[in-house]
Amino acid sequence: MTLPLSDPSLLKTQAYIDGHWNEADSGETYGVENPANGETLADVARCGHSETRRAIKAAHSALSEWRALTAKARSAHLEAWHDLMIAHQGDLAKILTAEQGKPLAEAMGEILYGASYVKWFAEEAKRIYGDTVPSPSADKRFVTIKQGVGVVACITPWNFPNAMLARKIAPALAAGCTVVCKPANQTPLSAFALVELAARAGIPAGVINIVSGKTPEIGKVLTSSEIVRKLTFTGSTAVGKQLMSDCAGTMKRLSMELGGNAPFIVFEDADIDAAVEGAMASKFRNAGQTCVCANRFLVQSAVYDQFTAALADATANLKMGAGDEAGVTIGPLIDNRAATNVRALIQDATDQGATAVQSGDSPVSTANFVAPTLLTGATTDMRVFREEIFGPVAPVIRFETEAEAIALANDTEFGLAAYFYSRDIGRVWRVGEALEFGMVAINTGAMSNEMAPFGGVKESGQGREGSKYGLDDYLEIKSLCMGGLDQ
Ligand SMILES: NC(=O)c1ccc[n+]([C@@H]2O[C@H](COP(=O)([O-])OP(=O)(O)OC[C@H]3O[C@@H](n4cnc5c(N)ncnc54)[C@H](O)[C@@H]3O)[C@@H](O)[C@H]2O)c1
Ligand SMILES: O=C[C@H](O)CS(=O)(=O)O
Repeated sequence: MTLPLSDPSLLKTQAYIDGHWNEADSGETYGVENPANGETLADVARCGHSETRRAIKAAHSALSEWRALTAKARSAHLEAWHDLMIAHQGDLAKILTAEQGKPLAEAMGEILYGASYVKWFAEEAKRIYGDTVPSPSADKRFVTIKQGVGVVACITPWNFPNAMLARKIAPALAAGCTVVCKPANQTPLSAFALVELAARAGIPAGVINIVSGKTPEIGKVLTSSEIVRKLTFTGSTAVGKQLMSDCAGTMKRLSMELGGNAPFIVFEDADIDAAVEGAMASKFRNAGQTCVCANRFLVQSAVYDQFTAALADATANLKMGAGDEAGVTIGPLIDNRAATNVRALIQDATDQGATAVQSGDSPVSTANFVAPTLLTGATTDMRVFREEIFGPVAPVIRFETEAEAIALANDTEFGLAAYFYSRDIGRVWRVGEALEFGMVAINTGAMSNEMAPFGGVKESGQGREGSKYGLDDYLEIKSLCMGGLDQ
């Protein structure tokens, strides 16, 4: 299948190792499908052990020269990469929508979001400061310097195939590291195109390497390699735990951006119209397939009916279809397994007494589509209260008191994002401080940006991406002690 690209050479299907695009050593390929219609978009190199080892070797060989560049020189490479991402935004978005399914307007936004991290870390690269330490003795002087950790493995998910990878490569390169990347097999084309633009930006061979295919084999080589000094992972908590364990043998630095179960609390003093607007922004972006999507709506009794009715009306305006169709706001889920799981969550809730209010266009026949669904009368006994839904389904649960809302919100092993609406300043501070989440949005449904720290607590992960903290995960602090000053 050919995509209508202005620059067709952006559609890469091979591994990128040491500055060259390569077929898999075995010649094997796997098909990448359009989730909206099941058509095969491309056949991609199915790599494994040998290609991954070569990629690690290439990253290691390129490390000394890359880290020896001045911060300003590394920054200039990142700026050039950012500019090419912007110049090719349309093609990158078309590739993304084709393989991931999100509406083109959202894909266009994701490209700008990914580019914003590259721009941010082009700037932060020049602000990696050390310290001078007050000396404890007259004959010694102490300073600290910060150096890149070395070769970094980056493993990313399918839901934001451009931005999640840019959010890792950019700080790694800014810190003077080199990378070996493994995108999700559902969405490798966006990652390949991103890396192609990095090459065109003049980032030297071996600094960025990317393989895809035999996931367990690639993972085993990356996690067991002594050359790989850090793993940064974005994906499910279950896989994150496995990878943490696999990395223990070589004591790698770890950054984990994992699953979520976001509460969306509406207090009786909320602006209901604003709360509905925020709910729509948080719940239905990427057809509900984001780690920070509202997963549980907790609504105070006095406004439960008003909020639920308004949310149902707003949801009815969503238009479901293929992401490249004009006006579509809800695309397909990533694959049939995902859609089947979401339908099972709806069934579990209705079996236990919830009412499913489906809206938007009539469900499209293709197996990967799930119509936007409100679940009124939801309870904490239902799977949707405990599990990350990852689909356009909004369970609405009633509560009576502020203390009950906080207890319900925190009743999860996850701790990524939380949302609440209130116009009481005392409540805003009490609830904001009491919620056990890495990111709390107050009176808004959209908080993600490159300048604020992104990350979770509990089983949603560790480390932060973006912000002034985003480089810390890629740096080691070295203490230098100069003695003999009294001679
Ligand atoms: N916290 C965040 O910033 C964030 C962002 C996006 C997605 N997510 C989470 O990611 C999940 C959805 O993404 P997904 O389905 O791609 O997650 P996933 O965990 O199934 O896969 C994520 C990546 O890990 C790879 N992987 C899986 N097993 C591996 C192994 N043994 N060795 C090496 N790599 C392996 C996959 O191929 C993919 O590239 C959701 O839970 C979502 O909440 C979190
Ligand atoms: O799904 C995970 C992404 O990090 C969501 S966001 O686009 O960064 O908000």
